[in-house]
Amino acid sequence: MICAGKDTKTIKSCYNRSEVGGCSNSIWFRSDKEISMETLRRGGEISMETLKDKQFSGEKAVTAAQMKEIERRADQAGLSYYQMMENAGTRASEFIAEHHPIAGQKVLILCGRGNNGGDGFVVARKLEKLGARVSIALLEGEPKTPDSIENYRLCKELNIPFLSGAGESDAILSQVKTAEIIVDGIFGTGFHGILGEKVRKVTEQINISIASVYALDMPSGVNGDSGEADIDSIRADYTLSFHRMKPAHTMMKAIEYCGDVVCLSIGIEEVLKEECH
Ligand SMILES: NC(=O)C1=CN([C@@H]2O[C@H](COP(=O)(O)OP(=O)(O)OC[C@H]3O[C@@H](n4cnc5c(N)ncnc54)[C@H](OP(=O)(O)O)[C@@H]3O)[C@@H](O)[C@H]2O)[C@H](O)CC1
Ligand SMILES: [K+]
Repeated sequence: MICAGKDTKTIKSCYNRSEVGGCSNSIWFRSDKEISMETLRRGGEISMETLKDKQFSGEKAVTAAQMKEIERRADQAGLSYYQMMENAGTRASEFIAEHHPIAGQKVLILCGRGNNGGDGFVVARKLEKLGARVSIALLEGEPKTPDSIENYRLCKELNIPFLSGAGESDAILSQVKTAEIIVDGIFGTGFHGILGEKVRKVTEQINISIASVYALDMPSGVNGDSGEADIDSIRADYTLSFHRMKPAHTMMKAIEYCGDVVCLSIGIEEVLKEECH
């Protein structure tokens, strides 16, 4: 396990999950808690120290194209795309469960149509198993990638309740208001442009909600490569980045949406003999 910046003052804490029995090679670049929970998420000032943290930790960030290539090589080396999604959702749910008493908690998982949504379905399955009261909102309609379709099917098999962005927007908004934990699997590294109006209504509500917000890979609305962020991008308490940091996690224009950025291993370094960061 290599822990980048462990001896660097600008990284305030660096969390090695292997030490607490989780997956190996997970790095936690944690900004000041008060700043991330209250100020960053609600769009206030960002301290220079926080910026330095993020800039340092992003030295080895990978772009969406580089990530796709890494995934392709991992798949060829025997770690299937399906397994990478399973690992991503599993690691994310473990991280969330380490931060909350999960049993009985009201959890809303927002899923888009791509693989980011697929990760969201895996998180839904795992948190449901831990006793959470999970609902899933399909904000962009039914999933369209093979692995997310399969995980959608598994969630249906478990009778996890679904809400559709098409006809149940009011129900989704009211769930956002009462959820204790929100997981953002709307868009990940595949996002470009700006948020559509229906999704924007939901993200606006999330950004004034009392829930703890976990973004999978990227806060939805932020372009992972350029850091360009829709003004109503999700303001996460934590962004759980898979395998490596992404460039936006290090950029001033995007970090106010990211909260604390955590890099979670999804098993790639084991098949490609790489480190997580
Ligand atoms: N190793 C890994 O990092 C792994 C990553 N995983 C997860 O997969 C996502 C990337 O998945 P991908 O399917 O490529 O992309 P997204 O899920 O982020 O979203 C793609 C869909 O979103 C549409 N889109 C894009 N921008 C907009 C917009 N402004 N409004 C509406 N819809 C939008 C896009 O449409 P296109 O027309 O562009 O095709 C797609 O439909 C990664 O972030 C990880 O979370 C794997 O699960 C595991 C390995
Ligand atoms: K996301």
